[in-house]
Amino acid sequence: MRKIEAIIKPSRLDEVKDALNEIGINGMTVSEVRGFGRQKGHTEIFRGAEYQVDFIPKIKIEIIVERSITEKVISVIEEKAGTGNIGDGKVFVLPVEQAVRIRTGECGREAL
Ligand SMILES: Nc1ncnc2c1ncn2[C@@H]1O[C@H](COP(=O)(O)OP(=O)(O)OP(=O)(O)O)[C@@H](O)[C@H]1O
Ligand SMILES: [Mg+2]
Repeated sequence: MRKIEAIIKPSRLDEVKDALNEIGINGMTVSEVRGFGRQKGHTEIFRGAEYQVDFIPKIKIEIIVERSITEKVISVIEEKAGTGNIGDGKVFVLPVEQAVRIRTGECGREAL
């Protein structure tokens, strides 16, 4: 299993979520986060306003998937989160040791 962690623009969340539902993703965790990339200190547009602060509001999506669909999920996120502008975000992929569905005790891929 892999964990896909995507930092995206808040305005792209609904489209990304719908597209991930369409390819059969059953669960995800979403958080409001703040961060910066390589333009640190420079302006970025968020909801029509220019931000000149160091940390810009972003959404973090965390999804645990079977290894075999990792590339598919990444390409859906790239397609739906991308606007072509700076600050579109990043995708990080990490190995995952175990998953457990607490209600049933199912483990591994059965728990996803
Ligand atoms: N190396 C990193 N480690 C952790 N989080 C990061 C890293 N780079 C970017 N992020 C997160 O992703 C968000 C979006 O980054 P961003 O898309 O601006 O990256 P970038 O490298 O500046 O690319 P671009 O030139 O397209 O803007 C940041 O606000 C931050 O939350
Ligand atoms: Mg940037």
